[in-house]
Amino acid sequence: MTRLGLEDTIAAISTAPGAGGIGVVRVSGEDALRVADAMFAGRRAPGRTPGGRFLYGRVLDASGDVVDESLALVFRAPHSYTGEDVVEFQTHGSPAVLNRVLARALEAGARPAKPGEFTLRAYVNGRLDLAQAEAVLSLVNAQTDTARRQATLGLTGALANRVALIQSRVTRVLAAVQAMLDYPEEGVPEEDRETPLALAAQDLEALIASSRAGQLATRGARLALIGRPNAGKSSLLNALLGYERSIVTPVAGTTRDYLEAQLELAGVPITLVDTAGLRDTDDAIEAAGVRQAVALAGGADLILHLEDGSSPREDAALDTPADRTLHVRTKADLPPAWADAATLPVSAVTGAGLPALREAIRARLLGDAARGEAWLTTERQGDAARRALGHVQAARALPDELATLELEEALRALNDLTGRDVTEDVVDAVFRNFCVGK
Ligand SMILES: Nc1nc2c(c(=O)[nH]1)N(C=O)[C@@H](CNc1ccc(C(=O)N[C@@H](CCC(=O)O)C(=O)O)cc1)CN2
Ligand SMILES: Nc1nc2c(ncn2[C@@H]2O[C@H](COP(=O)(O)OP(=O)(O)OP(=O)(O)O)[C@@H](O)[C@H]2O)c(=O)[nH]1
Ligand SMILES: [Mg+2]
Repeated sequence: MTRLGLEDTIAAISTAPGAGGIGVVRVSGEDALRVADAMFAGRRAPGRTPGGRFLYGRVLDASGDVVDESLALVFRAPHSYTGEDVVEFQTHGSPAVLNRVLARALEAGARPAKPGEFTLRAYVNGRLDLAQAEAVLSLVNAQTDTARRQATLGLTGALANRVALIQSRVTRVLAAVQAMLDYPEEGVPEEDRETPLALAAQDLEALIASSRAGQLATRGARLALIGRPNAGKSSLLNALLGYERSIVTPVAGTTRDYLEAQLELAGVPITLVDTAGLRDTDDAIEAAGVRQAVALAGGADLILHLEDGSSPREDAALDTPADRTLHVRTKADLPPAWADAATLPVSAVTGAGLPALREAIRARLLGDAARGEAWLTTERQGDAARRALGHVQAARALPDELATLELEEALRALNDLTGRDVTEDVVDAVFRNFCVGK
């Protein structure tokens, strides 16, 4: 694992860029205490301080000048976040101070940490599994309380427990089947084979169902408002936001460039996208907007297809995938020109129908998974769970000799989920998404 550079002592600013009351520079690795001794002067040297203590003192320049007043927190391996010796410097939080403190740590022998490298070391040292490391990433990026809660469940092992239960069921069947291979005439009893496998499959299905919700809660969802000119897209965007973000006029073709706005709905960070009304046009600018609208609909997690309920119905403005589309009938405060039970009536003017629309959006995005406990929160975890389910289902349909191979594959996929035996490429891919200092 030398490619991971674990012999090096690493340092980074761990607090967010910009001015803050306090800022943290973190140093981790074999030389952390020596690096700290070289740059910090306090009541005593960090190298002679037991773990779990903090010192008050100053970070000094190479020439002995004071960089800033600082606390130094001393952690001794394995009792630290990374599992290595760690010293944290807590100084005043300006970029000027933090950059100088970091520069001092580098002069004293540390090298700059790569994104996620502290958490990578926690993983390599067995303090976190890969799913927990992903939860740290989700926690750092959490924008809503739901995302925070799911990440915390991942970090504290609630997700790992759900997976461990499935692993124990599969392992039990594998053991029973292997024990019986020498005595084929006996056969494995139902309660040692079909029963636990059916339960494992059920648990995996629930986990997989949570995966889309988990990803949306973590990374957010994009919702595109699509429809003909004057359908009321900009008005509905404003009504959902509760303020006038987008220009509304009676002129068809008001919105040309697309426009994005943020809101939170059922714990999911949502980007609402208002688009140009879809129609054939000779106006080059408007035509560009129309093309953009079609592309935005293609990339959206959910499309709100709006049709004006107060004027005669036209053909759908765009063919959109049924599983990603909600059909909305606008201007429900006006006398209806048509009716269709498959559309949700809303009025941007009176607000009628907005609660039902919000609920429909929630149901489409989160489904039933929103009720379960610990969710899968990354694509990688969802993939591993789907592979495990495939092998469990295959095993259920096969005779004992062949079932063992599928069960072993299922266990491998479950190990991938928690990251027990994954390759370095997978590890690299996970940690690439981190920020420096984490
Ligand atoms: N200043 C600071 N705050 C932070 C972190 C950090 O690294 N530094 N964390 C980083 O994400 C989180 C806390 N995570 C941590 C996890 C374990 C240990 C640790 O030293 N554990 C030892 C000692 C435990 C104890 O004294 O009870 C251990 O487990 O042996 C520290 C931080 C959030 N707040
Ligand atoms: N009565 C009523 N009028 C509405 C409602 N929603 C929109 N309108 C009116 O319909 C017209 C068009 O509304 P917009 O929100 O600009 O429609 P749009 O779909 O964004 O139109 P383009 O940007 O041109 O594609 C405006 O005059 C709005 O005041 C509604 O719920 N009730
Ligand atoms: Mg508009």
